[in-house]
Amino acid sequence: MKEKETSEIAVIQEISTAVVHERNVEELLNRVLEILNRKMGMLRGTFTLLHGDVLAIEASQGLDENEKKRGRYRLGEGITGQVAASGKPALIADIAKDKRFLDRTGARGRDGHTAFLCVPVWRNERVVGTLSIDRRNDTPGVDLEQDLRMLEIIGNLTADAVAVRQQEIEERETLLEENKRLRSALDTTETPGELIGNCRTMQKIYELIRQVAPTNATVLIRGSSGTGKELVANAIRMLSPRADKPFIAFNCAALPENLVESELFGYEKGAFTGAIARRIGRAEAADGGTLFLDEIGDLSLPIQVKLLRFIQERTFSRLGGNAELKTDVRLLAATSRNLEELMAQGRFREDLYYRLNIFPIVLPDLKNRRSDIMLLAEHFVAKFNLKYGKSIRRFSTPAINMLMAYHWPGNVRELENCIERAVLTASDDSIHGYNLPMSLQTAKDSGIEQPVAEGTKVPFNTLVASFERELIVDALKRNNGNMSAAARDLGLSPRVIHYKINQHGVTPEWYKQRPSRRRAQE
Ligand SMILES: Nc1ncnc2c1ncn2[C@@H]1O[C@H](COP(=O)(O)OP(=O)(O)OP(=O)(O)O)[C@@H](O)[C@H]1O
Repeated sequence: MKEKETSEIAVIQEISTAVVHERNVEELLNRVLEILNRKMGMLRGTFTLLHGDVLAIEASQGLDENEKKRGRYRLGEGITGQVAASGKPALIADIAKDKRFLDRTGARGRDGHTAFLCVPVWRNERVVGTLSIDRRNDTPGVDLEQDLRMLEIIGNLTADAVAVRQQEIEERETLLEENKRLRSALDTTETPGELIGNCRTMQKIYELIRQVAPTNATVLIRGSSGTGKELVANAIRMLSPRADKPFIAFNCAALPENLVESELFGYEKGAFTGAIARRIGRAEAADGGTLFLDEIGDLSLPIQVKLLRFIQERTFSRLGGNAELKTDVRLLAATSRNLEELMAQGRFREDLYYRLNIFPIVLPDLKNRRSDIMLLAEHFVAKFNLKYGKSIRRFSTPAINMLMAYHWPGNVRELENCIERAVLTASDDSIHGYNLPMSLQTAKDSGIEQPVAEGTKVPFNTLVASFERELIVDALKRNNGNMSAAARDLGLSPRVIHYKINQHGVTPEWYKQRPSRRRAQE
């Protein structure tokens, strides 16, 4: 037997012994590379593992930690990526002469003496990773083809270990992800997503969001314009297992009817004049993630039919195409329209309505959650302070009265715009009545000092909550933001005022006054 063959058998023997006896997979892969280095004189060796469509270095010889971290390839990218994508080994006799060689780790010099050999690691008819080595190409008696065949044998010997390691890593990642999601779903002290509001109705809505988010159920979010429907959709997505996947929003009312279908389901080249290339629609773009259809009540009847098919079978066709396509999306829909009325008028399909209305979430108008007005207003002041570099710290009493008395037809969006304008126009550290829009000032000037606009019915509890909040805010103002003093003033125990302050989302620091500012307060 030739000397080279004898040494190869010795290498295979040593590696197979390691495979049988080494139980720790990470150690095993490092041992194999160490044997290849010692017995075959390779320069650097690497095992990569495939996760999704990315290959990452799992074990290596001759690379430091930074070089290892840099060694990530997408399927098909560079030589390693091509080997994993095609399942075929690659032999580069001189890396200095091959453009495909990316040297992402940055470990190689281009001296003209280095060859690169890379083989796929197969398990159950699937490539699970790669094994590669660098080797000098000018050593006497070197036979790179034979080395490549040898590397393939070693790849096969270690395939089980590579696959186990891959599975271990994937399981750990899934568990960590699940753990993160469950923690945030259980954390009921925080409001979901970016939603602000403490009132009873919003608390119920948070509960619904936490219940439905982890499932795949279709959710129909209802409420007037500006009540936060898109924020709710976002919160559901953030608490769902699809949090890191695409979130594609589509406003069904924003486009002319004939464009809605192509926007939603895409089109094939030549489907209509101007369709010069195939384009995928929102439903396809959201694959694996969440599709949010806003203003669903504005869809035309023909599109409603297509949407129904999509919801029932998750299949669709691109405009101008016959192929039946599939996409995996979680559907969230929203509307400010009265769907029941549209249905009675024959403008909304009953079957679609029942498909969508599986889990409705109905958002209240702002005028029906008055106890949240100041909480939201303070939140927006903080937001716009940051945006415009201001440091507004409080509202004057008349300004608070005006915000509380107004009926907010544009809901939270109108309040947000109104505070943005007030922050911009405020010239000291307070928002005064005159910083608010005329519509709010008129309500006050015309003597409408009742907390609600005429003609609206506000639940008794909301009125009581709003009055309670005002009493607390007034007491805090009188006592320079001091909670204990305000409690004494109102005849409450410190524990009760603390509870009420949290319940109403009051920030006592807002009501601390510096002496020089006192007169500036109205
Ligand atoms: N509960 C809330 N907390 C904080 N911000 C809110 C809340 N509700 C609404 N907003 C803010 O108000 C604005 C309008 O909200 P959003 O777009 O979600 O409303 P919408 O109901 O989807 O409106 P439309 O029906 O007009 O599309 C946004 O800037 C949003 O950040």
